[in-house]
Amino acid sequence: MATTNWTLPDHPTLPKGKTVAVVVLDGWGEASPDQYNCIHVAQTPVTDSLKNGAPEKWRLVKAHGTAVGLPSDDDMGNSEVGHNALGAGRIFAQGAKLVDAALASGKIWEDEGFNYIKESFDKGTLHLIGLLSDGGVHSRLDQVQLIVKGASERGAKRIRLHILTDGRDVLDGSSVGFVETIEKDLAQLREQGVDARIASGGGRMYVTMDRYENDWSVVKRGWDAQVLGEAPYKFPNALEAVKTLRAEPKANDQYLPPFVIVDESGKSVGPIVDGDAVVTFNFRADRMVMLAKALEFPDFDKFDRVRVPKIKYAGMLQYDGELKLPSKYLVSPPLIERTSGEYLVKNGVRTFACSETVKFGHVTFFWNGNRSGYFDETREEYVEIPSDSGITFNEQPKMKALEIAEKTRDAILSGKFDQVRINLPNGDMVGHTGDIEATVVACKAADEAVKMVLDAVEQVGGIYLVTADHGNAEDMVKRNKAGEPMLDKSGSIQILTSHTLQPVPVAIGGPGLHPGVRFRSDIQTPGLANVAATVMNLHGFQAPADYETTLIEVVDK
Ligand SMILES: O=C(O)[C@H](O)COP(=O)(O)O
Ligand SMILES: [Mn+2]
Ligand SMILES: [Mn+2]
Repeated sequence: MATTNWTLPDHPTLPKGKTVAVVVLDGWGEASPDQYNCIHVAQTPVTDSLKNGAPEKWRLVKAHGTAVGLPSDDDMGNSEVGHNALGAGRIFAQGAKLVDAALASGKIWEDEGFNYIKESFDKGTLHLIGLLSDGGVHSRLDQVQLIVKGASERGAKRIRLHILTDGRDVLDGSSVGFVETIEKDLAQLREQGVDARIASGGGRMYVTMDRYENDWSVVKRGWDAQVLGEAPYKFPNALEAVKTLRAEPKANDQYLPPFVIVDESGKSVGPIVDGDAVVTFNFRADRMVMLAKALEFPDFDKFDRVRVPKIKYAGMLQYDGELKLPSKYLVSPPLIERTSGEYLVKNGVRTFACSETVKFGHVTFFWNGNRSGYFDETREEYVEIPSDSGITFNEQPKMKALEIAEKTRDAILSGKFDQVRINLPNGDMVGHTGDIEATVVACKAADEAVKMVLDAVEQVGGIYLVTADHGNAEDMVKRNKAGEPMLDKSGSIQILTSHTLQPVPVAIGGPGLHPGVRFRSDIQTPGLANVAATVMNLHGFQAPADYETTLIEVVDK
């Protein structure tokens, strides 16, 4: 492999040494202004005023589908692929696509990961743990179906699924249909003599899928149900479990309590025991890495595991390349190297990155190509503001926006950094709750945070680039093809908790921006990957030749 030349050429016109603030508004797309567009409904004077710069200083870019390495343009964007593209400046085939390809070619069955777990098929049970939906953000139902089928054809005689219900990347209530679909497959397998069942479950936000170590009790609840076979609710089958638990007041798919499926004698049908194989079938890392640690680390002190079964464990992908976690996996993750963060740091750009816990890894780990830690400790500082835990964010829609903004303002004014890079989570995290009123409050809070950052940029004569990773808060209702809100059986609108397919804004400005800089009009459908070269230019550098092209040009003024 050729060694990397890390030296970036100077930009022909743009100077070095300006402080550049890169602000990512999480879940902040552009959509028509109506009552379900929370960004429109909210008072957002600062981000609104950025639009006045269009078309030279404000524009839209694609943040979904093939523009961010997803299988098709029907796939909404998400944080992982969005921040990967923003940071890497190139489009990499992402987890969903890589798993599709490995399944289509059959390579998944040949590779080391599958052959490793297969060793347990003779005597042990194959457990599959993950998010059961067709959201395509963390996992996909059709992939799970193919894994179950493929494993049974290759010798798995006893299969247990540990499902996590979604309602966040898909409509709330859709869990019932997904359980029905997979139950049909499992029933067919049973007819063929394979002992295949769902063994446990729970809502993704309450069971297993925490991220960035915000709340280990979430992972523990899953461990108790999946590994120990213990949960507060016991049912004879998963369909009854999901239907019954959803009938509770205020229940929703995201937060269903943990349950186990029991036999006639009340015994759990599928605890994980010595000699079993386990696959976590999410391809996306952030919400699986904590469980992967619990399953794989011999020394683990985040909660009492009570019993640590000797298993053969593989992830759908490797979730953390630095930690090599898990050590076995079915499909190799995208190899994202030479990210803009690494280039800039190696070219002397002193970098500050900040968000609150729930999005901290987005502007560090995802931004840096799924790599944890610093490139150069002497030039970087990453600050994590602790998020609230144990609440749904519609209860505190302002989240830590103010604290993030204050830390960022201080970092800008300190003069110690050339780049400050932040993520403001409000539009996304509150948008996912489906609470429209709270999401409006959230958008206002994010806008106020942007103001504080832009004011600081103003003070130091710096430059800002404000963008987003994908849509969410700008559309909170499911729509038909004509764009009209859809109603459910009871006549209420169908709330959209998920991300959207909408484009996102990119705005540039600030007193340090060279007066001749403007957005080019010759790039037809730019996407998030075009932002990295743009940011490099704003720091006075040209981007590497294989990066997606910059969004800006400099004209005589
Ligand atoms: O993990 C989540 O919260 C959602 O599935 C996707 O949201 P994100 O991509 O914005 O993190
Ligand atoms: Mn996001
Ligand atoms: Mn989101």
